[in-house]
Amino acid sequence: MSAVIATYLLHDEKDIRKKAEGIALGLTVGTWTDLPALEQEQLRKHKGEVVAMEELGESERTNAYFGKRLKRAIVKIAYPTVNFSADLPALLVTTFGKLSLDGEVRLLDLEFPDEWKRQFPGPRFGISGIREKVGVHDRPLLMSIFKGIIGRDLAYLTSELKKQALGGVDLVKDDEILFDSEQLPLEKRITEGKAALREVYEQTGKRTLYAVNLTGKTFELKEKAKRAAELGADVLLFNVFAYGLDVLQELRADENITVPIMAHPAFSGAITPSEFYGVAPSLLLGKLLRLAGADFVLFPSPYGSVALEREQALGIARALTDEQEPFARAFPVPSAGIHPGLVPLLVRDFGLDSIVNAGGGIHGHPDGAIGGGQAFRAAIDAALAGRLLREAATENEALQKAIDRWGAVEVEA
Ligand SMILES: CCCC(=O)/C(O)=C/OP(=O)(O)O
Ligand SMILES: [Mg+2]
Repeated sequence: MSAVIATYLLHDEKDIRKKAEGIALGLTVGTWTDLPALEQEQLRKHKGEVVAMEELGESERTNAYFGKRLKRAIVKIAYPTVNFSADLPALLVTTFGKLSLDGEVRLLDLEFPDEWKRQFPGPRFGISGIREKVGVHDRPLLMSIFKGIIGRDLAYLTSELKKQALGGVDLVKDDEILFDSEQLPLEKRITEGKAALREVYEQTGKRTLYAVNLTGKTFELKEKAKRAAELGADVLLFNVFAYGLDVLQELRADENITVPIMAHPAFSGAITPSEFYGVAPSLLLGKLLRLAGADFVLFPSPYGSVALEREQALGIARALTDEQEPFARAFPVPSAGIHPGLVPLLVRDFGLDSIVNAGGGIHGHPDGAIGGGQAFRAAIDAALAGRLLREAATENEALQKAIDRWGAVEVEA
C-alpha cells in the first residue's frame, strides 16, 4: 500500500499508544474495531497505521511548559495515499490538519513514496541553473537586500541597485516588505533594474541578478509573474507563507513562468518555532519548499538577528540539498543579521553551495553598499582559502572596516 509516513512528537498524560492509534484512525477511517468484518475488509486500504513508536523519557522542560506531567514519544503514522489527492493542501490537511490544533503534537517529518512525490515539480533551475545564470561556480554566492526603499522613486532604486552591484554582489533582492506602489511598480522595477545592471555589467563585466518581489492578490499572481517573465525578470522573490505552498507550486509549474523563484520565510515563524507543537523547520522550509519548486530558500541563520538553533538551520540546508531526492537541489540562504565577520561560520556550516545574504551588513558598511559588497567578497575569498579574516583584512581596507564595525568570528582551518 502506498502511504505517506508522518513523524510526530506526541505528548499525552496517560497513554501515548492510545493517542497515536486514535490519530491514525481519526485522520483516516474514523473507527475500526466496532465495524463488521465486511466493512473492515472494504476499508482496510484506507486505514491509517501506527508503524513505529519510540517512547521518550519525561522531560522537566516539557512538563514545566505544559504545567503537567506528560509522556512523550516519536511516532510514525502511515496515511494511505489513496485517501487524498496528490497536492500539498490535501497532504497537509490529512497529516496535520485538525491535529495541528491539538497543541501538544509537533509534525517533524513527512516521507513520501517515490512514485507519489514525483508528481511534484521541485526547483526548475536549482543550484546548477542559478550558477549558470550568474556565471559563478567556485564559491558561495553573495546577495544583498534593498533597505530603506519604501516611499522612494525609481531613480533612487536604480541608483541603489547599481551601488550594490558595483560592490560585487551576485544578486540583489527586494526586501520582502517592498510591495507594488505607484512610484515603484513591479514592471518598472524589472525594466529599469535590468537597464541599470546592464550598465554595471558593461562597466565591470560582473553579472548581477535582481530578485523582484512578486506581490498582490493570489489570483493576480500568475498573470503578474507571466508579465515579469516576458519583461525578462531575473528572479521572483515570493512570500510563500503569506499565500501557501500550493501557490508557489502553481507558479513553478507554469511553463510561461520560467523564472527562478526565491522563497522568503516571512510568516513561517507562526508555524515552526515551538519545540512542542507546530511544524519542524527542516520539513516546512526545507523539504516542502523544495518539493513545491523553490530555487532559493531564505531562512534564519544560526547566528543572526532572528537566529534559528544551529541544528535546525543545518537541517533545512540538508533538506534543500539532499542528493537522494529526485529534485534539483535548492540554494540554502541563511539570513538575518549577517555581516562579513560571520562569513567563516557560514562557509563552515553551509559550504560552497549556499548564499551569503545581507541587508544591514552591506548598507551599514562605513563605505556604503560598495564597501559592504567588497568586504563580503574579501571575507568569502579568505574563508575559502582557509585564511583568518583579520589576516586577510590587512590587505583589504573594506574588510578591515567591516571588522572594525562588526567584529569577526574566526574559524580555525
Ligand atoms: C530571514 C530573512 C531575512 C530578511 O528578510 C532580511 O531583510 C534581512 O536583513 P538583514 O538582517 O540582513 O539586514
Ligand atoms: Mg527582509
